[in-house]
Amino acid sequence: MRSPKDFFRPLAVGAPAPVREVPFRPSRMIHFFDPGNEKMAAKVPDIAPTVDVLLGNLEDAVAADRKEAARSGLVKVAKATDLGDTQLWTRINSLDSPWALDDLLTLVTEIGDKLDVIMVPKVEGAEDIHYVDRLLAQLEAKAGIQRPILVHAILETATGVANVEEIAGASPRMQGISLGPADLAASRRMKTTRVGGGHPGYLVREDPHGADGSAPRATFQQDLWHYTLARMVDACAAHGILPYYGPFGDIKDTTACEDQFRNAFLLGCVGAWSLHPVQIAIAKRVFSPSPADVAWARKVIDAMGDGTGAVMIDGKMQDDATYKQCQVVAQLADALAARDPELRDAYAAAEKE
Ligand SMILES: CC(=O)SCCNC(=O)CCNC(=O)[C@H](O)C(C)(C)COP(=O)(O)OP(=O)(O)OC[C@H]1O[C@@H](n2cnc3c(N)ncnc32)[C@H](O)[C@@H]1OP(=O)(O)O
Ligand SMILES: CC(=O)C(=O)O
Ligand SMILES: [Mg+2]
Repeated sequence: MRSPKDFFRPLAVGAPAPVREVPFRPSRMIHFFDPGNEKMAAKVPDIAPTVDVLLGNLEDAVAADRKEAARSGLVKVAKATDLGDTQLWTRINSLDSPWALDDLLTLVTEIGDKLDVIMVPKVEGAEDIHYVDRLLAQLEAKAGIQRPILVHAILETATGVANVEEIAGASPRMQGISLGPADLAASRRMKTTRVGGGHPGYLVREDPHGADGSAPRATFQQDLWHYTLARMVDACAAHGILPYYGPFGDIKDTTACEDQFRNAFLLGCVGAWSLHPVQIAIAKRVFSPSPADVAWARKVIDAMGDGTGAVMIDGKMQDDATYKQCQVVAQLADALAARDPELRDAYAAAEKE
């Protein structure tokens, strides 16, 4: 571990100074595309204005013989496209793969000034982040990059979950963590073959009831991911970085996708991945607080003055703690409204009601 005194020193001569606070930029959806797939890459100029984050994926879902095409495709897209204020991220290959080193060498030297965040898969502990941290500093110095590229870890191994707190605090570059339910299921030897979401077999059953105990007993499906997600949210919040739900693989089941995303939103996540264009609008809807909730939050904040004491609003007790909860909602709404004029107008209209 670096001494706290040295934590914010650049790790290479000539590298930019690390950030002291993770900038909160709206990232309701991290939209995945395969930059080596010409059809998908051609859609980038149209998709970019509709998403908060565009991510060129180089890892899983890109076939081994297409890895280099994906890497060079991302360089091409980044150089050719003006993304406006949409962030550009990439997911590199895992650190033990034959491609990760070249991913970092090529991307930072060719398009490091355009990349906001590098997502690192299968992070197992702080040592993985430390490796990427130093290498990025060396490459940033070599390429003359002026602002540090941030790092996002995917939580998708049992060891990673066991070490999630140290991963979250491993470097000032740490921007956030996403849940990786598919690899995590495999790593844990779970028996689901789905990418995220629930499972009909993971349930609790109502107690026996009725005259002889034989009445039909309701079952309630439980959330396989609740423990990991909650642990990840706490680790992120404790270290001032951002938690995300990852992918939902049943593209056609938009209802369950929305439910899963909403659980994550309510639990503290700021966004989720969109794997297909149909999931973009779902993430946007879910990870933007509703106009009614924002209006309520502002009403409480106004009524609470300096935030101390207790007041009643519409029969509900408000105090310092609810004031802080309302500030979370109002601050998120302000950040989203600054990026999204439609949302700004909806929030303003709801406040007038
Ligand atoms: C566990 C994990 O690691 S998750 C992360 C890794 N996985 C990914 O990144 C997957 C990304 N998504 C995809 O590859 C695709 O969406 C698939 C394979 C799931 C489905 O693709 P398709 O079978 O082509 O879906 P579909 O036919 O509904 O696509 C409709 C259109 O949207 C396009 N499209 C699909 N996904 C995307 C995307 N992510 N970005 C941009 N365009 C897309 C298709 O090219 C197609 O275009 P067309 O109408 O011009 O032909
Ligand atoms: C997100 C991811 O990579 C996984 O679920 O495995
Ligand atoms: Mg994975």
